[in-house]
Amino acid sequence: MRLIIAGGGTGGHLFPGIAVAEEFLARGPENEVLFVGTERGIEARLMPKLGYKLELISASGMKGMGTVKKLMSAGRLLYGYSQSRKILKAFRPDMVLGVGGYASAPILLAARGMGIRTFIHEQNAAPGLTNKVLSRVVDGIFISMEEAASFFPGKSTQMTGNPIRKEILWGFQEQRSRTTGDTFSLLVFGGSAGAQRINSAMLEALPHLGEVKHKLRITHQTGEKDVARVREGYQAQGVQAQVLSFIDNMSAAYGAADLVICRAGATTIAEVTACGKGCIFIPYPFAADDHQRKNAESLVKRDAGRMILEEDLTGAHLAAEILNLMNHPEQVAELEKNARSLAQLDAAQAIVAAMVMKAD
Ligand SMILES: CC(=O)N[C@H]1[C@@H](OP(=O)(O)OP(=O)(O)OC[C@H]2O[C@@H](n3ccc(=O)[nH]c3=O)[C@H](O)[C@@H]2O)O[C@H](CO)[C@@H](O)[C@@H]1O
Repeated sequence: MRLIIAGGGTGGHLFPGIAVAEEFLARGPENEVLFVGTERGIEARLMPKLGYKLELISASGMKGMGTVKKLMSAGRLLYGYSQSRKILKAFRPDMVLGVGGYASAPILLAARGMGIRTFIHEQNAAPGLTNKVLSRVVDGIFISMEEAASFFPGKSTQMTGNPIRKEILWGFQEQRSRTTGDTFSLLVFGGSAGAQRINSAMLEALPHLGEVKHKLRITHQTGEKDVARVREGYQAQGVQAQVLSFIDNMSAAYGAADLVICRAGATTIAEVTACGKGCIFIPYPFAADDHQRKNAESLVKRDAGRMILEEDLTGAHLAAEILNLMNHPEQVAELEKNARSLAQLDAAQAIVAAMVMKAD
């Protein structure tokens, strides 16, 4: 069978798509997958490295734009639609799965017009605009959180969870290399693009950590724009840290971490629960419907994570949370246990099984 996975833009959309591709390909040597995205998305940078076939189409968002920009965007979507028809005719997929992000719109609509089975997967508790629109025409909707069902009235949804890449599901156990003795490992990352606010807060936290800061083994992902500033910030304060713009091997990074400081994107949440990590979540406050805060709260209320809202984020506050958890390993162990209990590990299998059944 042949499957197109469309969408991306950010890692939070793309990586669940990769997890579905892994599962689909594992089911039969004759199975083929093609990804469809845009040149501005993370997919254009990552897919060639990962060895997946990728076609690029023209597409862009419309939310919050003025009339002229909206018209230009509509033009790009129309052009993307005609590119999509060509891709569909050449690849002849049995089904198309949209994983969110505007690149999924033209190709799902074109597939629908050609009588090909179409599906969407929504990672968040509150769906983005593309999935809201596409939900009206697709053959199946997969959701990661129960709350999302209410956004798709009149449609039946299947609760599958958010697919996690095999590398992270299985690799992290093998790459588990937690620190022993006197050191404590911190993994700091701000979703797939990095987070300047978290970067600054971490640097501001260091003076409040006193001598303890020299016991930390820090891996800090900053995003492309902030890497030099953050690297210099650690150096200026004499603190050892591995500062990277992007972490290619998240499995090893999770495996080594005693504590994670991160945003609360849906795919981050799926991964930290699968790996059973203690986390301090700092939700991105401008995500649609404040969904990152809702994601984090669902863990916090089960004692499966701690949260600092950006409005309360200061170096002193972050340092106090870090120190508290360093000094109370039993609290970290409790967070880890509770996070692990919330993990949904078979999302990719459930999605592939449902799509294959409907496409047969
Ligand atoms: C600002 C914003 O609107 N972000 C949205 C975006 O987040 P974003 O793209 O940041 O996605 P998530 O936080 O959900 O997931 C990040 C993904 O990137 C990977 N990773 C991250 C850093 C790194 O250095 N290397 C790496 O591989 C992680 O392992 C994970 O697979 O999509 C998510 C899923 O739809 C949403 O919930 C988020 O709200």
